[in-house]
Amino acid sequence: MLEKDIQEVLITEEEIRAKVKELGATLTEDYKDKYPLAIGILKGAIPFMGDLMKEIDAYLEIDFMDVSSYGNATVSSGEVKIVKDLNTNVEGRDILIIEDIIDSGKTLKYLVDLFKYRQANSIQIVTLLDKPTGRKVDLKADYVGFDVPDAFVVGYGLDYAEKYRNLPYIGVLKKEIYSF
Ligand SMILES: O=P(O)(O)OC[C@H]1O[C@H](OP(=O)(O)OP(=O)(O)O)[C@H](O)[C@@H]1O
Ligand SMILES: Nc1nc2[nH]cnc2c(=O)[nH]1
Ligand SMILES: [Mg+2]
Repeated sequence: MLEKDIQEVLITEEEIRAKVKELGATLTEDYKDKYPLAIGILKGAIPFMGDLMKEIDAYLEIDFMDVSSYGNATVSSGEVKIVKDLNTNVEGRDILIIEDIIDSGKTLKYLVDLFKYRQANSIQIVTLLDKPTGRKVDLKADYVGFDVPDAFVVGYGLDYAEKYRNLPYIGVLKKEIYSF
């Protein structure tokens, strides 16, 4: 049903699964002596966070923050809004920010500055996808699954106008679906 709207699959379900296992093993090693707080950024990070946390064998806690700067558009408004804040105090904590994608970098820059201000002990960024060509601010992730080309991608948490988050792979929609 959704597949008819897809022009090209960029990253398959199997490739995502293998990468999530690999990232989980690395994070297990890096965080085995810590009590990290993984912060999933809603809504896009939901599938990645759900799969990744099961691969991290450490005393992990989770929380979520909902920030939004895109609305229904495919270009960042540049204004990051907090829709839902954390329930956890991050002071002194070792934080892992879990994201689906870094594009302009504005969402993560805002969050890193916020968690620094709130006096986290350490802040590391884990992102499934990185789109280096989209970058508008200086920001690098510490753990990256895949680089993606300069296209608006959907699936595995990533939406177009709130749809397609439930696709199990990452792809690009047919031109006629996008209204830009
Ligand atoms: O690097 P940036 O240009 O800031 O873009 C990345 C952000 O954009 C998307 O979120 P969005 O604001 O669309 O919210 P959503 O996760 O609910 O779709 C994505 O999940 C990242 O959080
Ligand atoms: N769905 C989706 N959301 C984004 N937010 C920032 N870049 C993207 C993208 O390529 N796809
Ligand atoms: Mg979105």
